[in-house]
Amino acid sequence: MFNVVFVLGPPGSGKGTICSKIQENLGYVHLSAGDLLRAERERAGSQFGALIESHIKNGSIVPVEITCSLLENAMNLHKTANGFLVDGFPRNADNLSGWSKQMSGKVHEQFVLFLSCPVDICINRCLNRGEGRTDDNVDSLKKRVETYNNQTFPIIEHFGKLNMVREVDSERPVEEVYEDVVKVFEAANQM
Ligand SMILES: Nc1ncnc2c1ncn2[C@@H]1O[C@H](COP(=O)(O)OP(=O)(O)OP(=O)(O)O)[C@@H](O)[C@H]1O
Ligand SMILES: Nc1ccn([C@H]2C[C@H](O)[C@@H](COP(=O)(O)O)O2)c(=O)n1
Ligand SMILES: [Mg+2]
Repeated sequence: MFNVVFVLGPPGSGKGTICSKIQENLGYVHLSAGDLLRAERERAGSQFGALIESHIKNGSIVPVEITCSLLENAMNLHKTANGFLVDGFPRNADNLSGWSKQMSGKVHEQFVLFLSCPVDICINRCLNRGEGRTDDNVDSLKKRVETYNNQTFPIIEHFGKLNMVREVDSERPVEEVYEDVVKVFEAANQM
């Protein structure tokens, strides 16, 4: 049974940054759905490269069958891990239903870490990220924010109704955000 923490929030809210710190210090394995998709896009012989790139540039969501398989394959490479930080997933209803269909009985969903941050700040962070991403531009970000507002935030609300969401304000400096995130994990794991 894989222990899973979903990490959600607007583009640029700091999901990858915080997940890296959790992985370093708390024994969870960080799986970024976006990173896995970008790797698959680049993989020689991938049949999904063009499809993935079109979704990434358009700020839309890749069919769950592709993303969920990439996630499960990655988890199977770390069978002894204490848990997994599933970063940027589930991002819409298709992700959620496809995950339930494929992963039911294989995972324990511990909680959802929701990094909340004003969109204007998030956009500026992405525009200044400097990682050469094909979606860190005004046009793609506009679409990504629209996708977040219309498709992803309802997923956060869904988990909220199940009392599974742990919100942390990520508008603050990284170290302050991380301090509060550690408290969330300590409470969840009674460390
Ligand atoms: N608390 C913070 N304060 C200031 N800058 C931050 C903070 N957290 C992250 N950043 C910076 O903002 C940018 C985006 O962070 P990150 O890539 O972690 O966001 P993300 O939520 O994973 O975004 P995406 O969904 O686009 O992958 C990075 O350049 C990162 O260094
Ligand atoms: N569940 C997911 C996660 C990501 N993607 C695609 C679309 C996103 O805009 C892009 C980048 O993700 P990020 O690195 O910003 O988390 O990857 C998706 O289709 N489905
Ligand atoms: Mg990220």
